[in-house]
Amino acid sequence: MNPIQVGLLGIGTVGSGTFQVLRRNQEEIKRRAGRGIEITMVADLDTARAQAVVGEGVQVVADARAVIANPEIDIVVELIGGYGIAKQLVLEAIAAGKHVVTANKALLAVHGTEIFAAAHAKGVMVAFEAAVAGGIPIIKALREGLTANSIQWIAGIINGTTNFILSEMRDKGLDFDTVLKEAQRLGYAEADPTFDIEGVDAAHKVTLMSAIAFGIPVQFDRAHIEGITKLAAQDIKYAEQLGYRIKLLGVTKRVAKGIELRVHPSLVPSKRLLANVEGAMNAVVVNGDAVGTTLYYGKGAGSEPTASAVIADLVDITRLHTADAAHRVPHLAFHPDAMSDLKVLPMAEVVTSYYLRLRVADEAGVLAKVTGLLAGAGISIDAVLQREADEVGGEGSTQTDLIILTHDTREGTLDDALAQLQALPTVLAPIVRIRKEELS
Ligand SMILES: NC(=O)C1=CN([C@@H]2O[C@H](COP(=O)(O)OP(=O)(O)OC[C@H]3O[C@@H](n4cnc5c(N)ncnc54)[C@H](O)[C@@H]3O)[C@@H](O)[C@H]2O)C=CC1
Ligand SMILES: N[C@@H](CC=O)C(=O)O
Repeated sequence: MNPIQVGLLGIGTVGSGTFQVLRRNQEEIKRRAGRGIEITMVADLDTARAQAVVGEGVQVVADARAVIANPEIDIVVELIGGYGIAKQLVLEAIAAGKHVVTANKALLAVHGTEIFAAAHAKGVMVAFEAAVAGGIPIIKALREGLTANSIQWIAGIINGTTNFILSEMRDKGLDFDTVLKEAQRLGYAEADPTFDIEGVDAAHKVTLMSAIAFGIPVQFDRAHIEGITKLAAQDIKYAEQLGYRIKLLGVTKRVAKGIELRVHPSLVPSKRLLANVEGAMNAVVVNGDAVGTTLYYGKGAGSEPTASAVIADLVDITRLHTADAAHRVPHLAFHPDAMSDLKVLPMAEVVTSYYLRLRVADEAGVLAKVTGLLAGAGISIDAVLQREADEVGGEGSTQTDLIILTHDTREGTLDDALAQLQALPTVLAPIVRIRKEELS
């Protein structure tokens, strides 16, 4: 049988990895897919660089639409990124009856409903294993491996850039900007790195996992998003003293009232595997009612790890494209007419525990006032740590830090209590609040 023909749109970090791995492992991949898979046409704005990557024998063009228009191409791989031209190209490829593979989590998290509906109507596949956690086959695990389960929650380190930044800052004492530049040099960061550091990229990924896990539409606009740019070094230090590490987590949970969908820095107990995931590595913990807790760990970014996931999708499509569309695995795991209308909850309804840091006047009665106010709001305290004033503000300091860990609390209740605490004259700076996930 002739090889299946693939057209690549964009041959940057992930595209070049995809080309190289496919070529290097072509024989083994063919034995698995039952048919050869060949990239025969590539579109990139930088045609000279693209031609240098693929060599002679592969047609390189600047116009991505020429790839879509080529009747020989069976599968279009979109590796350009972003919501602009990439969206148009993916929709045009679907309209032309091509199967699509993409690593573009931003596109699917924001426009997934439209794209999956178009693919369903046309009977083509849109595969996106590389869009979440790079080389880790988490989409396959959620959509197929765990299909027996009622998924209860997912929590993951799903942005390599921010995990790399947090690890390097803690271990090597490097500053934020230096480490971010290194993450960009290594090809981990998005074209716009604010997507990484402000938690947007992780929110794209957890939105996709949430849809697959709970059978709800992709709802990026309902996700709560906080990044790592406001994290202070002393909170990382205090967290360590209390037996925790701070990680940027994507969390989605099924609770009585609906679905939690959130990205924010979180304290994770140091003894948990997730707390020990370092550098650009990713890890996703999934809890299902039948299987219990499972963990998926691996490289979440970079050229060949991400290519590994792109090629897995190419093999899946090669195996399945002749099957009746109704017998393929649904894009979002659940059949489109069997989606759930569970609501994504506002943050005020989220229940979790918290780390609070209050910069207070170092005088008698302050601790009692603060804990009394929390108790009055029904917020139960798990631990309190008070630093020596000298340690916090230098010798003779009249200020100190009060660190409080709470038990589970409704976020809306905590917000009200924090507003009252902030108004106390003895509270001298904005209160720091970081959520805490026990992951058990
Ligand atoms: N870099 C990584 O580690 C990972 C990236 N991704 C996703 O993979 C996608 C690609 O990312 P990278 O390879 O890192 O990006 P990149 O910036 O390295 O490559 C993008 C390529 O697309 C080309 N391009 C831009 N506009 C074009 C157009 N109109 N027509 C044809 N070519 C065009 C650029 O010249 C460039 O070569 C993005 O959606 C990204 O979010 C997903 C997982 C990991
Ligand atoms: N910028 C992303 C790349 C992979 O999705 C990350 O840092 O994880």
